[in-house]
Amino acid sequence: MSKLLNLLIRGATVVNADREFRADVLCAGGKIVEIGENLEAPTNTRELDASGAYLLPGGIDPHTHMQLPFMGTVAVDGFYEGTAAGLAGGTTSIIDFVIPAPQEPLLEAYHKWCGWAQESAGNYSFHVAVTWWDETVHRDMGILVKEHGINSFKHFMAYKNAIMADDEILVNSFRRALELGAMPTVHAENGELVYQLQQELLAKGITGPAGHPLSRPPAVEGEAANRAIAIAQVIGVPIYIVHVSCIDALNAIIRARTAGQRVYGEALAGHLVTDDRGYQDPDFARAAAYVMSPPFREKKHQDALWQGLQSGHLHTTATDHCVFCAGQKAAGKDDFSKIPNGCGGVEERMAVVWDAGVNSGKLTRSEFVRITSANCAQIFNIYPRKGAVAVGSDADLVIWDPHKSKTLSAKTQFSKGDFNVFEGRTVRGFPATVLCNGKVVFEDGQLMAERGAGRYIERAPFTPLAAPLWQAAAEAL
Ligand SMILES: NC(=O)NCCC(=O)O
Ligand SMILES: [Zn+2]
Ligand SMILES: [Zn+2]
Repeated sequence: MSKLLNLLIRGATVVNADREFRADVLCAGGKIVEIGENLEAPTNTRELDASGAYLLPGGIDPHTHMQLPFMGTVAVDGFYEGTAAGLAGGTTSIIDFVIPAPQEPLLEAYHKWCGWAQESAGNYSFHVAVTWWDETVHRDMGILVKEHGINSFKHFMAYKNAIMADDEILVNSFRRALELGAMPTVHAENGELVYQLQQELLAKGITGPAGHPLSRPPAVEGEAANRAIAIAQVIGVPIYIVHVSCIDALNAIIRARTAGQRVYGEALAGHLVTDDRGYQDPDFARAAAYVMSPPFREKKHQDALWQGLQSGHLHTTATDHCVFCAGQKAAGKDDFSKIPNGCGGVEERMAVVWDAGVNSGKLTRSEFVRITSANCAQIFNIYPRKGAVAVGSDADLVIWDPHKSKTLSAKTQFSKGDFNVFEGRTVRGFPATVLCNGKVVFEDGQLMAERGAGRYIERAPFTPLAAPLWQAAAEAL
């Protein structure tokens, strides 16, 4: 299909974060150029009939790990496979993570990840992890924000003896983030507790995947969430907690938000609908396939996460897409702490959240748009270029068929993974057509992803969402 072809989407019900309305939408040059009733088609325009369907902003997954080198291996979905799988599910942009090894210069790691990500079929951006600290890290954070469009920094409070950030790193990095107008984000688990619980369980002979959730109980996550939030409060910086999986961490967020603190929370599609029974599977490969951190939890935590999304205390849905196959997971055959942590989901997130959220009556369609794209775009300051169907926005769009059913399975997924944590789940509501940068990339089940067609999304600092904090910091200077 020619890059110059305009697209006119006819008769859709446009769903934005604030409202729904019937309109035609004209896309040209990768942007939305006109929205209105009965639009005239310019020459060289393909018309798409979307009557009976919803037109949504393309999904943004704020948490993926394509091609991640981790725990002695590398995630099998690279940037092409992972973003292509995302396109097939209506996710047109991802925010992945640059994760420097301790002592590795941040800029070197950033450029390495940029090289890998050139393969992307969908749009992409990066959070950069701060895994160690000295003056060069302080300097490089500034260069990343001012010259490379980075406005968020990640801190792993878990993974001791690897990439764990201790309190000294957290405090230094959060201070620097405030100066730069960047968002600190955390993986909230107390890494020391996890480490010691792992050793205790192994010493008792609990070596299989069932040991994984036992080594990472909800209190471990709650402690870290509370600590990170307290550090952010003292420093006066906003904070975003990734993959909130349990009541304990959610309560930390609710407490802080109720007290007026600017705290944002992310829920994973997997944590919302998959419980912890998989760890008891007697087949090692199947049980190990569920090993990710934080682990899947019992149902009461899922109920709480949905309530967090409904009440507005949780803001985004993500996947933590980080795919390891059975051969890789086998590294932990005799020691669950060595099973590479990670599961897929980038392809299923939109449908799973729609089906379990909108079809069940928990969420409105506009709330669905908020938690699958608009809130993420606002928090990470790319709104309304992304996350909205509006004139001037990028033509990343999903024509959503609310009647289309699909049974999710590893056998039919585009991801290279050999397992699917949603296996056998039938969802109603699925993309009919997906546009990325104004081009049709998925239509009637056919994926037309193009290697390298994805664009890097630069993100400016000082998201307006946290304006009072940036202003207070400027006044204190
Ligand atoms: N989540 C997970 O288990 N693997 C990826 C790294 C992380 O996000 O902690
Ligand atoms: Zn994590
Ligand atoms: Zn992650």
